[in-house]
Amino acid sequence: MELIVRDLTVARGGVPVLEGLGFTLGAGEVLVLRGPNGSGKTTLLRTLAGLQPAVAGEVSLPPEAIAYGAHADGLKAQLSVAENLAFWASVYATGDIEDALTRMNLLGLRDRPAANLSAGQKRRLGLARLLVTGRPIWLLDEPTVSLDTASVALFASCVRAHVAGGGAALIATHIDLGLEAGIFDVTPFKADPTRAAEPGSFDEAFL
Ligand SMILES: Nc1ncnc2c1ncn2[C@@H]1O[C@H](COP(=O)(O)OP(=O)(O)OP(=O)(O)O)[C@@H](O)[C@H]1O
Repeated sequence: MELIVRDLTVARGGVPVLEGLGFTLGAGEVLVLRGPNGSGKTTLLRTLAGLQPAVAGEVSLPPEAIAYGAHADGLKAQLSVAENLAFWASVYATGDIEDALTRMNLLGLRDRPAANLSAGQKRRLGLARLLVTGRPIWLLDEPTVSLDTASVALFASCVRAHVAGGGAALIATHIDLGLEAGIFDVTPFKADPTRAAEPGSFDEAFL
């Protein structure tokens, strides 16, 4: 399954951030998203994930093909690690959470409420969620924040297995994950912010 993006313009708060952007992410590929702080990487990922509309352009796959791992881990604090994952597995109608617990080294934490996890443990649980989505395209925004070296390696091995199985990943990261990956730098696509982002002048608070 291939993600093809053509002539895409994305905006934040009604202001165009990136324009005329395009790339292809093929099955089995990892693409690392690069660009300075504030250049629009998160905005691009949010748009591809269907959390906000594009101003212009084409995206070949619907948001239903995509699993988005945002800055926030999206955990329910009162639920245990296993309950959080089971919740997501039911949302995505996939079944088994044991594989995800094992692969993100969460078996020993399965009954702990998410509220009582350390920052790195929360992040591991947030990433384990990707494994239960069953979706082919992973979009990841700074996935290794709070992770120690061993957990970064664990995460990288999950991405490696995902792409070896025909999946693909677009990852905004400033660190070297040790993966065989292409680089997509958004810098050349910086938009002219003085242009109005019609018809994307929406209020993000309602999305
Ligand atoms: N909620 C918002 N409303 C309006 N503008 C925003 C909002 N969030 C971010 N922006 C602005 O949109 C632009 C792009 O931000 P974005 O978060 O996409 O950049 P980024 O490349 O992911 O940055 P970083 O590397 O710092 O995470 C920035 O100028 C930012 O200040």
